[in-house]
Amino acid sequence: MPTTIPTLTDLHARGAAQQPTYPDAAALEAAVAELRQRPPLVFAGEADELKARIADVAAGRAFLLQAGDCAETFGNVTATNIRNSLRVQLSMAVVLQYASQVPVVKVGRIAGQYAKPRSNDLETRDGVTLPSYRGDAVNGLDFTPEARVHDPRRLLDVYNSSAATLNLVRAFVNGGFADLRTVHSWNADFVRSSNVEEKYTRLSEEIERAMAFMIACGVSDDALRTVHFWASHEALLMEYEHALARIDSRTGTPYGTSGHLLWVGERTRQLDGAHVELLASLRNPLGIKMGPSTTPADARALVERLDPDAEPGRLTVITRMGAGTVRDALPPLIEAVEATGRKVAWVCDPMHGNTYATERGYKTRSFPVIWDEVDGFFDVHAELGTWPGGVHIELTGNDVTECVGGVHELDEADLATRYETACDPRLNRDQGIELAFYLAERLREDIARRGINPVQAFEPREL
Ligand SMILES: O=C[C@H](O)[C@H](O)COP(=O)(O)O
Ligand SMILES: C=C(OP(=O)(O)O)C(=O)O
Ligand SMILES: [Mn+2]
Repeated sequence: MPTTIPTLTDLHARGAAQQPTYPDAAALEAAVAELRQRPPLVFAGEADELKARIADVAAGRAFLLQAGDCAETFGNVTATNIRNSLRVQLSMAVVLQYASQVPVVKVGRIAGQYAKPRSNDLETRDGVTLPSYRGDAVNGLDFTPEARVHDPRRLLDVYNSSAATLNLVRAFVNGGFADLRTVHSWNADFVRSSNVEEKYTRLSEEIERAMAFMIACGVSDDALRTVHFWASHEALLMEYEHALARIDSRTGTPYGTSGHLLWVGERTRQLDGAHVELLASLRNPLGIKMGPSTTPADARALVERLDPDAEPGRLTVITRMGAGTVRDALPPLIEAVEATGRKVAWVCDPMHGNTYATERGYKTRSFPVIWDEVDGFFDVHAELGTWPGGVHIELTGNDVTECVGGVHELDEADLATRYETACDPRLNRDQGIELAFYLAERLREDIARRGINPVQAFEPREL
């Protein structure tokens, strides 16, 4: 069990990948010193609770829905934006939970997802070359030399924006906004106003009846009114994550207090790298992204390094293989991890392996291809007898046009209409709910095929 946090100097000595290059060392020191004084954003006990929920996912007793922006921006910390994001995620969770009858653990890419690893350090437009945008945590999106300077004071803005976001999320989920009856009414609106298949309308009507049944049974108002919703982000920036790594007063052990679940990205998961070293020292539930270049030996070494005690709920492995690759590349990784005796939560990110640029230069993803990767992920787990634990999706609750396909059949020409992402293309609200209907159906079939009876298999838990 970890007991100490490595020093920032030790971490940098490992040549941390994807870090900002700050021109002003004194400004950086001042920002970090201030951050170290700030209270934690989450409580270690909450991270423990999430770990227990993820242990359910790993054991095949729950499904993880992890979703949100590719890159949060300071400008989007508004009530409307946060409400819309929560709304689509809760809508998706209800559809999934009803149709599959599997408890859904809800984790947002939210309240900290402000730093981005990039393929290139530089961006060129019309012959002008500037540093790439690395997320609002590091620099500004505007294509000007001033905006693109790496500014350490932004780390304090990340803290403040995350605190404001978490505050509203907590108020929403505890204050009645997440009431099952309200969430259901949003889904009912979706099926009424969209041209979806008849079976989805039927599903929505069934949910209505199920709720009426629960109310008639006397299910408590509290159970209908509140949900748990957790915050997660990629732990990318050493200075920020280190400043918020704290010793938990209850146990005397280190936790990352910038979010409940922290993950290491595809570009920063080097076994001896700074990111793995820092996360190994924290007791939070952790995610590891794995792309198609991951070897079974890499997978094995990473899970052993980040989870030496084989602790239930510690690890979520988020695979992002690409639709054309998942069926071949995923089985050896699952076998390698299973051979260590660990039960991890296997989660499919069908976004990052399926990005392409249109002729007009928009980064996009196609809904049918996204679905194909999820379907392939389910196929592989069905074949191996392992549990398809969840999905990891980039989405927004707004009506953007960033991914093609889906219920409104967006095509490449539509992308210009409302292309708002600061980094990768996200599913919009209707595409998100549509994905939930697809997932629900696939999960329901799988559960039936595995002979699982939800009434006996799943524990009633406060979710
Ligand atoms: O969100 C993930 C990465 O930061 C993103 O996909 C990188 O995109 P890029 O290849 O445009 O740098
Ligand atoms: C950077 C991301 O993904 P990956 O590390 O899988 O490329 C992301 O999730 O936005
Ligand atoms: Mn992304």
